[in-house]
Amino acid sequence: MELNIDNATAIVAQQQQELEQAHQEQVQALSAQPISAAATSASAGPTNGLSTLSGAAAATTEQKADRMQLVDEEQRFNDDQFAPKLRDWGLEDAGFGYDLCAVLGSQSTGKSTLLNKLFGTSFDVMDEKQRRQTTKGIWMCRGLKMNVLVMDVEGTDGRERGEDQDFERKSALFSMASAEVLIVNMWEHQVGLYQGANMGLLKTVFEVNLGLFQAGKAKSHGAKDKTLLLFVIRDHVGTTPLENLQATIVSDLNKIWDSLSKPDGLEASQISDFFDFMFTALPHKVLLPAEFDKAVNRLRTRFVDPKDPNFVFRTEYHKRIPADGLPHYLSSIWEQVMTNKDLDLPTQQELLAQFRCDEIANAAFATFAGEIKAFRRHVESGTVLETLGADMALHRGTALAKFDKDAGRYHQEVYRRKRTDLLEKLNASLSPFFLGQLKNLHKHVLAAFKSNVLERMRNESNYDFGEVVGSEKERAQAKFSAAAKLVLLADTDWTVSEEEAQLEEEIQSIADTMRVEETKKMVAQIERNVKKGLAEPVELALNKPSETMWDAVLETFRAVLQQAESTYLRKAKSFNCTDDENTAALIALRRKSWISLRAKVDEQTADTVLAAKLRNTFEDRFRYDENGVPRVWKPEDDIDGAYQKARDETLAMIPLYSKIEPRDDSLAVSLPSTSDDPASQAAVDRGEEEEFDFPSTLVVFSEARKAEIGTRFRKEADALYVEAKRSTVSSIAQVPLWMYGVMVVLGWNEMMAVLRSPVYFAFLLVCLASAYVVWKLNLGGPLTSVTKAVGREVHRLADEQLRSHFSQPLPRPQMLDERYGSGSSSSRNATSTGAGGEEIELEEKKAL
Ligand SMILES: Nc1nc2c(ncn2[C@@H]2O[C@H](COP(=O)(O)OP(=O)(O)OP(=O)(O)O)[C@@H](O)[C@H]2O)c(=O)[nH]1
Repeated sequence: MELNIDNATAIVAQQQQELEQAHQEQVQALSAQPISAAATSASAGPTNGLSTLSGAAAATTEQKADRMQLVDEEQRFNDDQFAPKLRDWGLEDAGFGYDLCAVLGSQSTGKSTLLNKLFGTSFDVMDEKQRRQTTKGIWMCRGLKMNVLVMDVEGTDGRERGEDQDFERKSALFSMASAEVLIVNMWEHQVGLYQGANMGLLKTVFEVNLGLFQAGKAKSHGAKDKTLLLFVIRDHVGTTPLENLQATIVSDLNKIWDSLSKPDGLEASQISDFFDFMFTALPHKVLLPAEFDKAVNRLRTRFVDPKDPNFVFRTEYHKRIPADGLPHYLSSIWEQVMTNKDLDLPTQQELLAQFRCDEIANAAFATFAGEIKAFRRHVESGTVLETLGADMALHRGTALAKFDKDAGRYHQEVYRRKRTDLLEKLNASLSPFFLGQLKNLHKHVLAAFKSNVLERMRNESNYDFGEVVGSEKERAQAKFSAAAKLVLLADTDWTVSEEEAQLEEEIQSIADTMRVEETKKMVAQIERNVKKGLAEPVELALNKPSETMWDAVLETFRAVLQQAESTYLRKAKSFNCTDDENTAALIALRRKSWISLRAKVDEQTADTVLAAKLRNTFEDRFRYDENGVPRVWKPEDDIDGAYQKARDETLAMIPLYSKIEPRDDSLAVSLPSTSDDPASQAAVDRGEEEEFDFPSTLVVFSEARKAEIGTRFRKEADALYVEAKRSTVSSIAQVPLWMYGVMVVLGWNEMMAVLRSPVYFAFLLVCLASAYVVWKLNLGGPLTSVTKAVGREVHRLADEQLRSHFSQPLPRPQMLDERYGSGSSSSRNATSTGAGGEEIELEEKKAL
């Protein structure tokens, strides 16, 4: 659909074709529509219907096109009416499919008559009786049923204008500049005359024409616009053959040409370089009307039949002004004529082309702007329009095609320039959509990249981070480039390389962030493994305090750390971590591993845990002998000595726990503190990292705590010592063996009594059987609790009874007297005087 600037040659060729085609269409239109049967029968011309216009003069006014005055008597160009009239005539959209001819000649030489007969126009014809000028100014009319614009020009050498040759020159120049075919009308008897044959006027026209060509040649590189001069000799009697008249005229014209003052570079030019000539003669209209009509009909074929060897509207004569630009073109030519400027046609054509190309471009752009409005909403909403590129190309192509179609006929250089301007304008309008689409695409691709990487990391159990990121990055970039290419229109200076670079940068930045996260995750996993790896061996080592306790711990630490580091380095390879990142991560890993170890050590040296360890150590030494057999203390044993030894040995263990200090120096661990490294210190200052002071981490607990632990342990050890002592006493306080012999001797009778008595024996058996059942069914516990509960209940009841019994009121005195006798009563009375008597009284009242 798009037309390229470079194919201007094709456009010119197309224009030629259009011109040819337009003429063909005219012929076909005329052939298809004969005006009247009478006219056809009167025709002596070709049988293709071209002669039908012989009756045009007789045709009704309605059939004829309206004429209009193009330039009035006051030399004013009728700007207002021309364009509408052109539209009325149906020629506005004719493009190059029209022709323009004008007539030139002395006044009242039958010009209007001839035009009306040739083209079916409606120009005024002079009234025979009055014999005065009828055509004033310049008139224009469309040929009947033909795409020919005919100009009837005011006659030269008129009585009315007298000496004033101004208008006839102007109108002649105007006709020459605009018409393809200029009919020069003259009486036969004027041939050979200078003024009568308008030779003076033609000389002026030729001179201006040369000036015109001089300017034109400079601009159009030697291109020549030829004009056809068709000499029509009226009232040809036939005495002098046409050839002779023609020779006279040609000779006169050559003479005029030779006498011209030619501009530089055209001194040697011939008249035939710029003009073609044709000659025809018409019989006397009044004396030989039939012959006159026949001759006119024959002449018409030259205007309407392209196959006619003398066809006048040949393509080379066409001025290449599209019909819609004609009003502006003719108006500006007239203005040039009026202002006496040189008729610089190429300039005029350029001006016209600029004017029209602007108009056409604006119209095409307005339609285009309306069509692309819809894109804005989509692009601004963040959507990626799949078809945006194709749609933009389509709308731009449509606008350009419209412009090419209408403006391609105008001045090629201007057309190309204006086309470039339009293309730039179209591209500028589409550019925001292109950029918006890229922005949206960028966003979508980034989001897709991130989610794809995360999804693969979630779904693939053994993923290689580097591979996942690499392949997804490649995919995202390929997707972006492919989609960006779709919106990248030809004939623009748009590029996507910047956006591609930016996308790559952002993908890399996301990948880096993800890698940092992933590294953190990996390091956390490694740290967990370190913790796990340290836990048991460290616990075991610390449970057995010894001089080499820390050697075992640090050996384990080294092994675990080595394992962790190699795991990190192996995984870091697939993460594409930089050396700096690896170094920093390894430092962090060592620190964290050490902190984990310290945490485990702290856990194992917490007050209660350490106390238990010390107690165990003490007990191992105090309660068990060298063979690990528990000791049973006998009075003769040296409990004090054993206690002191075990206690002192255990106390000596406390300093071992207080500092991480291996016996073997090669096992000692040394890590850099944060204060050693400025970067780490800066991170600590920013609060991103915790302060790490390695030497301080070697101290497990302080001297004060050491003393406190020692004191606490001593107390526990003392308690164990006392316990041991007690166990010795209890073993001493045991029942001696002979007591059992005494018991058997003393209880022999009772035992025999039970064994011999069936009742007692049966009761004993029942008791034994019950005991067996209880033991067998493991009912000892429940039975004990039941017994206890019953005991408690009995105890409670007994308690209640006793309490209620002892809380009874004291008996009254007389009752006491009765119970204890009067002697005692008197004695009681003797002792209970004063307050005692009152108390009894109070008790009695309470009882009542
Ligand atoms: N003798 C003769 N008279 C003609 C011929 N054609 C037209 N006339 C007559 O000449 C007179 C003038 O004709 P117009 O057609 O008005 O002539 P014109 O050249 O258009 O006149 P202006 O427009 O006034 O310059 C009319 O009366 C016509 O009838 C012709 O071929 N021979």
